[in-house]
Amino acid sequence: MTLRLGTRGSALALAQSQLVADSLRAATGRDVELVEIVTAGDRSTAPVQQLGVGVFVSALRDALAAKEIDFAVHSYKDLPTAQAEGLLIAAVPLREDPRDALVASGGRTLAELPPGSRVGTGALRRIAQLHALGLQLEVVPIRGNVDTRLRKVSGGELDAVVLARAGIARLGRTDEITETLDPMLMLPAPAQGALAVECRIDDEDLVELLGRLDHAPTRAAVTAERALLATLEAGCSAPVAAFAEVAEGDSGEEIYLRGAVISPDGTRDIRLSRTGTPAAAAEIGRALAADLVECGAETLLGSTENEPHP
Ligand SMILES: NCc1[nH]cc(CCC(=O)O)c1CC(=O)O
Repeated sequence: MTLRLGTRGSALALAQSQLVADSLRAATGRDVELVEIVTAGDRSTAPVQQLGVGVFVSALRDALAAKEIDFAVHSYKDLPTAQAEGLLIAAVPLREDPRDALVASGGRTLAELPPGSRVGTGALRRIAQLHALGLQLEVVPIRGNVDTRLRKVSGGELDAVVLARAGIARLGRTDEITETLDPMLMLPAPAQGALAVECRIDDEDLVELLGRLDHAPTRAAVTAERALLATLEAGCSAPVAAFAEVAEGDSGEEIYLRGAVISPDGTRDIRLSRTGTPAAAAEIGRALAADLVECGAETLLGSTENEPHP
């Protein structure tokens, strides 16, 4: 029987779904058909901060619960931290490059942008970190799909935009990137570059099939990053960054988690890290969140809640 993969209709969602469909076919020999689901988020032009990112996800989850589709592929960083009832993340495939990328006119890097340059980005996390660089950049809030954002540079409306490298890569447009931003300067969003493959928890055969696409180090990294986010209860548009790397250490596999909470104007910037074993990924995320709170992160998170989005 052909498996039905529910997907949003954006170029990025289709590329991500196609990628998972192809690897599932290769790993299991099963046929997969893409079923397009239109979400309220796709229909609206309101800022994502007003809509709540949940709108992009809930239509897919409703279709799963109604058995109109068998599984769905999400950008993991767009998922709320609470797991949906009756559903399961059956696979977290190998992550794309999780870093952010700059696309600037004239092939320029961040350091080459003169003071007053207009740099577009939507995420509060990126806005805050751009301000924290102290380069006198004018940060312009933008939204829209990857293509729309890139066109603001090629059309001359903005000097540069900052986007997830993974999204650009999945659309085959990495040649337009002028600088891949070092996480030292721009720590990525929790789970950036990772996909979540979700199905019904009671669909046991499918849980097993999809599980073959799971990449354990990616799952451990994302688990740590999202545990940090969940503990800070920040929601996905808050200025919280987290990035975990899994590598072979002296005593087996080690996870190295970095986290940051930044005030929207960039004047307060708390960065900390922790290490441990991948098996303790969630604990490490929670512990680092507690460390950040200890250093005053809560006052930064609290202060953004009452301010209008810039
Ligand atoms: N919030 C939108 C979104 N969700 C996932 C990606 C890119 C792919 C990824 O981060 O996994 C993007 C675009 C962006 O942040 O530039």
